[in-house]
Amino acid sequence: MGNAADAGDASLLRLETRGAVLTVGLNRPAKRNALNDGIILALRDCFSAIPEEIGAVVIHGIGDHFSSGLDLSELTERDATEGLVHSQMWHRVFDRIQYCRVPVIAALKGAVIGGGLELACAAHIRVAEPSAYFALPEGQRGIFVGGGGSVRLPRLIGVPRMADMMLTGRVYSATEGAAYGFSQYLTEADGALPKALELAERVAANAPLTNFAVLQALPMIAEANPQTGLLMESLMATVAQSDKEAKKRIRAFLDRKTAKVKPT
Ligand SMILES: COc1cc(/C=C/C(=O)SCCNC(=O)CCNC(=O)[C@H](O)C(C)(C)COP(=O)(O)OP(=O)(O)OC[C@H]2O[C@@H](n3cnc4c(N)ncnc43)[C@H](O)[C@@H]2OP(=O)(O)O)ccc1O
Repeated sequence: MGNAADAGDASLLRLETRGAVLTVGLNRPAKRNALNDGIILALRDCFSAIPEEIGAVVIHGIGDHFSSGLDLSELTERDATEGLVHSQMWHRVFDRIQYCRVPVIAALKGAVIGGGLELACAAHIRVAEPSAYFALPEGQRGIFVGGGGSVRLPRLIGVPRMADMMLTGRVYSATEGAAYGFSQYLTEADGALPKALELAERVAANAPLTNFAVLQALPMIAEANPQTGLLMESLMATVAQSDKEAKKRIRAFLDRKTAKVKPT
């Protein structure tokens, strides 16, 4: 089993840089992008070294699917102690994604199953096309989610729906995923990656401190008691507005040198 000292298999990710956007393609299409140790550790390596010039990341699947989840062939010989180490390794890697310096957008198509769904949960924005379908077949395999899904997914869709997914193993459609709050965007056919790239360019152009506040402070503020949350909000707002980048952007608006807010 992969451990902290191992390097990931870089060939299992296809990395491309377009301007300030890094695209990370899960590159194991023959296995429907099943997540083995090599790919998980490659994600760790990738998200540990996001280059300075990158302002957003798009993660997607090469081939017809996002990911079929945990590579089940790695599970057959694992004992309980190894299982705990493995699950905690996934937690650390997916935390790196959730607490990434820059926004991470998941472009979803085809199977988004089990650990693949858990990976998508660690992203900040999920964009799905109609072919995307979501399932947690862990119950059918006699296991439980191990990649942070029981923490992240109920915060998106609620405990009752997650319990339904886990108990029934039912496949949820892309439409249901959007209706239940999992995906923020539902596109036309083949539209997930283009839409994710468009959104990535947009968020990469934000002031870095705004993105920092949204990624790092907002989740904590939302979970804090109201008094603590309001104080944290005031502190974050004060830091952001004091930054020279905010002054520059506000001045540009007042001088009519930047776009107005208009419906797109
Ligand atoms: C417990 O501690 C954990 C757990 C976890 C996370 C757990 C999970 O993710 S559970 C969910 C596991 N995933 C599945 O059960 C899905 C299985 N796959 C499928 O149902 C289908 O393959 C498909 C995704 C619907 C695609 O179907 P199709 O296009 O017809 O392709 P196939 O012919 O079925 O597959 C092609 C090829 O890929 C292999 N493969 C597909 N999925 C997996 C997989 N998940 N693991 C291993 N291999 C897979 C399939 O066997 C075929 O191989 P061939 O050699 O026969 O070509 C997390 C962390 C913990 O600690």
